[in-house]
Amino acid sequence: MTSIDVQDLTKEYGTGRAVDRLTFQVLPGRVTGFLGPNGAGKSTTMRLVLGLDRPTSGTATVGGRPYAALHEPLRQVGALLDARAAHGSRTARAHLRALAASNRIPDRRVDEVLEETGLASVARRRVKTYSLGMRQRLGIAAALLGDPPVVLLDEPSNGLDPEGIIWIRELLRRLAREGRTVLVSSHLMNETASFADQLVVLGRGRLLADLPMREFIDARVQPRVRVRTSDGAVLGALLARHGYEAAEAEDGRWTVRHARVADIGRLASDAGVSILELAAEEGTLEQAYLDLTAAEAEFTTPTQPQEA
Ligand SMILES: Nc1ncnc2c1ncn2[C@@H]1O[C@H](COP(=O)(O)OP(=O)(O)OP(=O)(O)O)[C@@H](O)[C@H]1O
Repeated sequence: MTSIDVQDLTKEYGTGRAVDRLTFQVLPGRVTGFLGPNGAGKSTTMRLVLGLDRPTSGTATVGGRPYAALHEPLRQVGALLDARAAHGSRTARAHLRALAASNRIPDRRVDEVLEETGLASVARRRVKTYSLGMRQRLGIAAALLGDPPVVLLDEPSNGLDPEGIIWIRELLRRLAREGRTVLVSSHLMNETASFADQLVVLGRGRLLADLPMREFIDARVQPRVRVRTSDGAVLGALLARHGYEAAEAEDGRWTVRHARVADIGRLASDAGVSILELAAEEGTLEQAYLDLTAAEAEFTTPTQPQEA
């Protein structure tokens, strides 16, 4: 099984630190979402894993080896970093065939990945005529060409239409089911929530969180219950009597904080209050992520000196 191991990794550009003593591991059989605000160091970390840049200190390895030491690397690691990287004057097919030849990958894989990424019918068109979404698909085709156990994708949903977004989600889930190691950066929280099992979150080059997604959300967003009844006043009094923090919205629905559906349902039923609607409101990844990054900003932003 091939993991990505980042150990005490630091990258400095001039006087700035893009990546700051970062340590984490990306394991096989799951999709790891790679999150963080603009400039947090995600792309730099991916470039360091792919040997496109040299660390100032620390290591980044794939299956225990630095990328530069991998034999036929496209068979070990597939990556999409910049969809604009392909030669515009080549056809998609010629681009993939050149990549395949340099890594002793059989030509039939080219047709397989063109099919898999939905590009078969446009494979003989020059890449410069491709839309951004088509280029993304071509970048993903290149990443999958060598059937690699490790896949790194930097914002793969960029430019994809709604169908493409569903397709990428299912592709990522399948790659993880096949036992591959999948690291995917994104700024789209709903998207990430739909495919990630694990999250690695960076802020200013440092590791802020490395947790299963559900744990990450549950640790930061308290569960709430939404409830509607024929008699809001009775429900409100009942909830207050039992120490629940509840608020009624204009549409007559109550939101009860720090509560579970089973407890509120039982309470109402025991009191003979008829329930018209009862639902758990699970925290979202977006809420949890914004909570974490806001806390981080508060912690790191220096307070302005008071004017005299
Ligand atoms: N070649 C470079 N020279 C100088 N600074 C760089 C270089 N590459 C990245 N940086 C800086 O390193 C920091 C991290 O950038 P990086 O692109 O890794 O962040 P990111 O998390 O991928 O951001 P985004 O979400 O915007 O893509 C930024 O401050 C960026 O300006």
